[in-house]
Amino acid sequence: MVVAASKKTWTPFISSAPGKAILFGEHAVVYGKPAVAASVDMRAYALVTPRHDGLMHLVFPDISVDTVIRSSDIPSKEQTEVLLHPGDVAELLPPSLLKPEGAGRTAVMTFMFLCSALLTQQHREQGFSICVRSLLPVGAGLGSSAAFNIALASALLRLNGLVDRADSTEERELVNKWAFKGEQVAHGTPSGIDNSVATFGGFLQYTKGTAPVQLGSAHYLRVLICDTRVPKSTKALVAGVRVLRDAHPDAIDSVMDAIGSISLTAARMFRNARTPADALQNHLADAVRLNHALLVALGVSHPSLERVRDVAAAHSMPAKLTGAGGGGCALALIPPSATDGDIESVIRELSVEGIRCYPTVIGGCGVKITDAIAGKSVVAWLERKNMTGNLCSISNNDFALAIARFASMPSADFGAI
Ligand SMILES: Nc1ncnc2c1ncn2[C@@H]1O[C@H](COP(=O)(O)OP(=O)(O)O)[C@@H](O)[C@H]1O
Ligand SMILES: C[C@@](O)(CCOP(=O)(O)O)CC(=O)O
Repeated sequence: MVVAASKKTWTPFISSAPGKAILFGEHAVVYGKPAVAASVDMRAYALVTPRHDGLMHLVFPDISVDTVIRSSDIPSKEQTEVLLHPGDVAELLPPSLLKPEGAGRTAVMTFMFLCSALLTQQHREQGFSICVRSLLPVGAGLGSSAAFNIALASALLRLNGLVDRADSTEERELVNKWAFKGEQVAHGTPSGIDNSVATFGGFLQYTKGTAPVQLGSAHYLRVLICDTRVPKSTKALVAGVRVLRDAHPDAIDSVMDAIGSISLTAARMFRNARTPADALQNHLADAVRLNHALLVALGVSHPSLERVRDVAAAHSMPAKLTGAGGGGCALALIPPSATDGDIESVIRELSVEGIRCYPTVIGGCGVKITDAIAGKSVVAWLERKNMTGNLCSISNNDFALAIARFASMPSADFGAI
């Protein structure tokens, strides 16, 4: 099963993981109701290439990180094992590596924690370069953090030989466990839902305090993710709903019950691999409209989200806010009858107002490790693209297209990589 660890030499590979979106049940989940989340096939990709100078070269262009780390900077396994919380790794790092508060600091801390726990002596001595590119907007509630952590954790597990292609349940559970620790470094006390959806892919039902339930990945839906780019505070929005509930407990509890039953019915349909695609699509269209209306009743929508809903609805695409609301992202279902022209019209109309739309699919595959693309090794692919060892010189979209073209697949199937 496992190859990399025992080998003295190894060849470049790419690990990748998708983002996530809450499909149904945000806010109600805080009150113990079920929610349904799905993988969003906009992925983070980590390209890992060997070095022979004992240095780890971290290149995260999306967040302007380009740092060289010596193996002596990495805390020992014994040191991080005794930390009360993975986030305390900061105490063990040389001050020169601790960047100012922000995305770069979090990403480097996560890398150091995971290296400390997972990197073998051989790989510390040899060194490697890791370049992460992501098609997910950072900090927009689409799980860019979990996708990054999974790409990182699976890459390091592959290096030390505990994971090969990350395609078995056993391997995925291991990746999920370590990605969750990465999430703890970044977020303190995450629920674990983002990393679970992104590791396993497909659809997942979750209820506070219980283990997430995999709903399988038999269904694959086209959606338009619309990032309003209006900043939001999940904490403030959750607190606002709490105030409303305190004032109107019966009414708000009824809203929460209604949202919970929308999630449950959708979960049942996703779980059944034989649910016909058109029945699923029709049911989800109503469920999306209903769930959004109930979120409006909770006071968590925003004019920008209503604008997405109106423009998408005018092109027969039902839309709802996803996540906490108050800005952030909305998700519009693209029915099979929608033409490319319909999709482009929605994207164009919304882009004029500063809203960025990403056509993608939900329910696609989770973590993946690729060392061959369309039958050719990653090395051959890099050589052909004239970018050996360096994924950083091209834009994210060009990167996506380069892989998709090389693999001769439509970008909608990009998740296959
Ligand atoms: N492309 C990327 N490259 C490096 N780090 C990333 C990337 N995307 C996300 N991250 C990490 O995840 C963090 C974003 O987490 P968060 O604000 O919770 O956003 P999201 O809601 O998208 O998960 C960043 O601060 C960074 O540490
Ligand atoms: C509103 C809520 O249900 C989801 C928040 O989602 P996000 O922070 O927008 O990814 C809060 C929660 O579940 O903790």
